Amino acid sequence: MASTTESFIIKTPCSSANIGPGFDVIGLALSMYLELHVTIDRSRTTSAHPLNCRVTYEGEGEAGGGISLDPEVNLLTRVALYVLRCHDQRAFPLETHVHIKNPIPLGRGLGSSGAAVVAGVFLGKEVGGLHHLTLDRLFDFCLMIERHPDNVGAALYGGFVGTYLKPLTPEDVARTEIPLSEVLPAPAGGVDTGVRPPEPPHGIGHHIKFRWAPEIKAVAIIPEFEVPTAKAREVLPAQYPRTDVTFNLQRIALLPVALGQSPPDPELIYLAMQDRLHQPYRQTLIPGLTEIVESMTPATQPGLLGVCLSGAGPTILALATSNFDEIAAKIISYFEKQQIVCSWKVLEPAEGTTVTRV
Ligand SMILES: Nc1ncnc2c1ncn2[C@@H]1O[C@H](COP(=O)(O)OP(=O)(O)O)[C@@H](O)[C@H]1O
Ligand SMILES: N[C@@H](CCOP(=O)(O)O)C(=O)O
Repeated sequence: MASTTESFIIKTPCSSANIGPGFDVIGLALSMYLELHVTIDRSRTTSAHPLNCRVTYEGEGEAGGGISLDPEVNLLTRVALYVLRCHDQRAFPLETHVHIKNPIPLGRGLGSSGAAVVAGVFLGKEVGGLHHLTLDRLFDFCLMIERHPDNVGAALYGGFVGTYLKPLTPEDVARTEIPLSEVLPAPAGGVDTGVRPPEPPHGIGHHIKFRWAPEIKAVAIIPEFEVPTAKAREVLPAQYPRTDVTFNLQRIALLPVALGQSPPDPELIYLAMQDRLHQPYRQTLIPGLTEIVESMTPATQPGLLGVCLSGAGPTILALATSNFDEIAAKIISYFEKQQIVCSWKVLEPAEGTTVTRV
């Protein structure tokens, strides 16, 4: 007899966006994974849970971290509902249990929200049986929620990626129901009135994969305080001096080449990771940032290749080939001067999101 229970695991990597000069362009998937353990019990005919979905959570922010277990409010299930409702499915199948295991620290610049959005679109696809949705189409859905493609692109496709957006057609620009803001209005697609939410335009986001030299590891130094990405974007100016734009353009042309070369050239990578478009402004939210990026060099720190803010911060990402403990200790000592406690991890490039039947 066919089983009435279906189980699968969605595994999505964390990410580090920008890698210095690649603001809203470059992303790197890294080896720390959000997991969704999903069970659908089709023998059930009623559910005691809203929208037929029981959400449970363990991991970062578990105690008092503000992660909602209401499927219409939780970012992950809200995104899945958005995908479902675009396909005329109002709720999860009877009865769905989504257990979230999340080791990715929240609001630290390691792409926790990007991973939640990517895992959420996969969840919508899987529970809805929407097998026609390709990775590229799922990227469109992600971009309706996170408007910058770098961290979701890395979490979706994996590896070291360059991402770019195709300008919307005039017809799509005229679709006033499409939220051109950072996030979908909550709840996703508006209150469930039974009306289909706005579907994403086709082919918004694109990506290209770059080589990554196998010797290079990513040391993430994670301060204990949070910087919401939205807040870290508010401090950025609307316009930039031409010299600063040119400075970044020169470095972004180098970065993928420098990080793909084996053996890595520390001087080239150090130069290629400098930025003038976001890090100088985010210093106001991350005490010690400027001192760290200006004082840590391959000449003073053996094994170091370059250092930057991870995503919108406050995590610092040091790329290195050796001496990870010494490099982390040095960066932690700068934060200690500001009475900020940190943890740290050595991470490696990761593959993109996977779904495994169990
Ligand atoms: N696994 C998750 N489940 C539900 N919500 C999440 C999850 N991960 C992140 N979030 C939401 O995203 C917020 C952090 O997003 P953001 O400020 O963009 O920081 P980050 O740099 O970590 O992506 C969290 O406070 C939480 O509301
Ligand atoms: N390019 C974005 C990336 C934000 O990444 P996150 O991991 O901090 O959410 C930015 O720099 O704002």
